[in-house]
Amino acid sequence: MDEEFTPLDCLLSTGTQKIGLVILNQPLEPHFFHALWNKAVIRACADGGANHLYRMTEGQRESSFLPDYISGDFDSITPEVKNFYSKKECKLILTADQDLTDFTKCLTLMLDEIKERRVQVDTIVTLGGLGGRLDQIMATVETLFHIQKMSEIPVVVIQGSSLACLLREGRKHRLCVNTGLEAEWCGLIPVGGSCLTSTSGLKWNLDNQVLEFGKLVSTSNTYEELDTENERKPVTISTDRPLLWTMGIKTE
Ligand SMILES: Cc1ncc(C[n+]2csc(CCOP(=O)(O)OP(=O)(O)O)c2C)c(N)n1
Ligand SMILES: O=c1ccn([C@@H]2O[C@H](COP(=O)(O)O)[C@@H](O)[C@H]2O)c(=O)[nH]1
Repeated sequence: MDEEFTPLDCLLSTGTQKIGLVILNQPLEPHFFHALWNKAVIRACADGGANHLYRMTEGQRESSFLPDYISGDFDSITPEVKNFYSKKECKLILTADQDLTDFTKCLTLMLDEIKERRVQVDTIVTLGGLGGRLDQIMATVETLFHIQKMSEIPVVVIQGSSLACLLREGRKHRLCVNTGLEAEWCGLIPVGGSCLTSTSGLKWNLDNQVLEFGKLVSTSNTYEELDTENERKPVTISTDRPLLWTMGIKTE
């Protein structure tokens, strides 16, 4: 099956994807935050993510910056922030389970919410998840495996100048990388085990080759040169196992 996706469509003012937004407990980049908040149809914070939303929206919190829900074990949200959003009647959902991260639980709730409200969401975008504690960064990637089993909706994770998403096995992915927001680098990381992979559109392509830690991992890759019309061709990727796609985002 072929699957076409434009990872950075979500950051374009002209982007067409309908977005579900999850804010994690990491510093928020104002530019990404505003680009996504305004177009999101569902907005959620995982625990301490609410502290960042609160700080970012000082002076205009009341009117247009209330999330649909905040979930988590609530060991990071401050009493002031919790009190503020509960008075504004945002849903505060306690997810106490200590075997899953607040991110995994927050995404699971978002899938429930999407079903319940019957809204169209094309992509779930997460802000945070790629910075701070290394165990949390690894947990972010693991969450993508959980969610992929639960839904067909693609989940992209954005922080700093990086984007990550997990490509499903058994499909030919066609990634459109011509939005103008792409930085030079990209990578394919076989996080869940070896991946038999073929690609096109990259400088270092793979031809039915095995990606595996200790064997070959495609980091510091980049795109094929622009064509005669100065356009960048899509990248195609087939893999027999879930494979992490990561790419740079221009930050200026
Ligand atoms: C084998 C195993 N290792 C570790 C844990 C602990 N654990 C896994 S997920 C989780 C919840 C983490 O919550 P989150 O809010 O995402 O992260 P925090 O900032 O609280 O560390 C915990 C405590 C466990 N339940 N099982
Ligand atoms: O260093 C970090 C810390 C946290 N995260 C993500 O945020 C959520 C919520 O974190 P809390 O600390 O419980 O508020 C967590 O599940 C992680 O996904 C992070 O990415 N980096």
